[in-house]
Amino acid sequence: YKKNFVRPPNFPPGPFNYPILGGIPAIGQNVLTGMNRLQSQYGKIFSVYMGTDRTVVIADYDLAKEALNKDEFCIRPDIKALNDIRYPDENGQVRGVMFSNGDEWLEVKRFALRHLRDFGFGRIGMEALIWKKYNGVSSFFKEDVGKEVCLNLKLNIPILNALWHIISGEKLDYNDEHLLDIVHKVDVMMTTIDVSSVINLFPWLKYICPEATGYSKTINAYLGIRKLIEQQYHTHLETFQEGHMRDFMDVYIQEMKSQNQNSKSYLHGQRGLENMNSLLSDLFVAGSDTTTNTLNWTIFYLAKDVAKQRRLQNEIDTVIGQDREPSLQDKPDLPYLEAIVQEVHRISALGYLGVPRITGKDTQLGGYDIPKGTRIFTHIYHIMHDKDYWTNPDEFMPERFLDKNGKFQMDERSIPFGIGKRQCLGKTLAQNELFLFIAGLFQTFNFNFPKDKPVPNLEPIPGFVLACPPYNVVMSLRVKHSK
Ligand code: HEM
Repeated sequence: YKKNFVRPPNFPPGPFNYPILGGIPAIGQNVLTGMNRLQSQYGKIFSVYMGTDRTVVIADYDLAKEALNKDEFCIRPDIKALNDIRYPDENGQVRGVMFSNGDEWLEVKRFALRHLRDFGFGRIGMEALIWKKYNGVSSFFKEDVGKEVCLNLKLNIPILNALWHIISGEKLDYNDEHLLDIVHKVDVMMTTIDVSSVINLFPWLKYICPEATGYSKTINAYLGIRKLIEQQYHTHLETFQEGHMRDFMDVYIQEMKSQNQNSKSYLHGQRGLENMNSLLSDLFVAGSDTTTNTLNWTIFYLAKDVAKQRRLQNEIDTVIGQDREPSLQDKPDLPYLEAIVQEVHRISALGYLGVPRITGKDTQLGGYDIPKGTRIFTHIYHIMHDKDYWTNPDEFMPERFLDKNGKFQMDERSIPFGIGKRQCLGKTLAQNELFLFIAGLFQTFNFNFPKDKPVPNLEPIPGFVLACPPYNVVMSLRVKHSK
């Protein structure tokens, strides 16, 4: 009772705790506006009971940097509602990379980072991938030219195709049923359950009303993705050739074979298979809606501000022209594009509360005592919208990331991918994909809101990420002109 309802001594302040509901009434229906309200009331660090979960919210850059670099803040909590699909052991520890911990997390993350680089995350692999993909993307979107269209879900298709290609080596047509099935399942996984969903706050509801809480729908989507992964695994096993690595799945199989005698490795045997399934599902969940929503927000902001869209297109025309496809080597010569990507990350703050962490031992932060087992949210949205630091934080101003000579300059307080050892595994992939996609799309098309209709005023939808609501645009092919 005490742990769940009574604030420990010298604990960060926060709203009243109701029985069972904790601080949920103070947050209200919209988690983002609720957390923003609590921040303005309680300041840099506050506490709120998410149902019965004692939670501290860090809403300050310096405190976040101090905390998230410490080992005791690098642990993920047990997300009971979604444990079932991550092969939990008797201690509630799960497989994969997103919610695993300790040596297992370290081994899986290191392995994934090292090898995903070879199949798309790194410079050369990524370019090859986008070269092949980009031709397809361009004609995929050309069919929409001149029409009033909503691109929200459509953008997910090339993004997931790229991810599937990196993992399985398969090149799917954008209209392939198999691909559309993956897109649908991932959409369900992403949109049905999030950190503030009732099932996450009260996981026991999965036994009482699995349908009404979205539990069954989410689990079925996960199991569907896992089935596809397992099918790929078996096909790869049959055609596997030592020393001839075709994709990430082959490299994983090779690693499992080489760990055959090493039962201490988390990539060994049955546990190795479970880690493969969980890791790849994690990549789908974490790697699709994040990138797609960033693209959606980018198109929205540039359709809203046509002068900025033209400035970007002029930069692309000058550096790349209209006849060749963009390359990652162009990055240093396209500072305005880089500034746009960074500004979209900042203003949209997709990972608005980070991925939850939990303290691994009693610790201190900001003059407060934080006991072991306290959940930690990083208020990434507030840190990137803090009025005390950012000028007009709610305005889309890519120029804030340019120095006086027009060169791109990073700001360490822009933290879309989190901070410390647990920061985003897909940072490089996301940044490279966004750069190449945005360059390619704006090189080929203009994006405008439909004439004679009011410009949409979009409020982000808080879920697993801060999603971009659907809106319509009209695309037109850019007139080709010589440099
Ligand atoms: C715009 C795109 C993206 C954004 C804004 C984003 C943001 C984030 C954030 C805020 C975290 C939590 C970090 C923390 O706890 O401090 C995270 C974790 C993670 N992200 Fe991303 N992400 C993006 C794209 C991707 C992609 C493309 C992938 C992979 C394909 C990916 C895979 C992951 C994984 C596996 C984790 C968990 C890492 C760990 O626990 O060690 N993300 N991401």
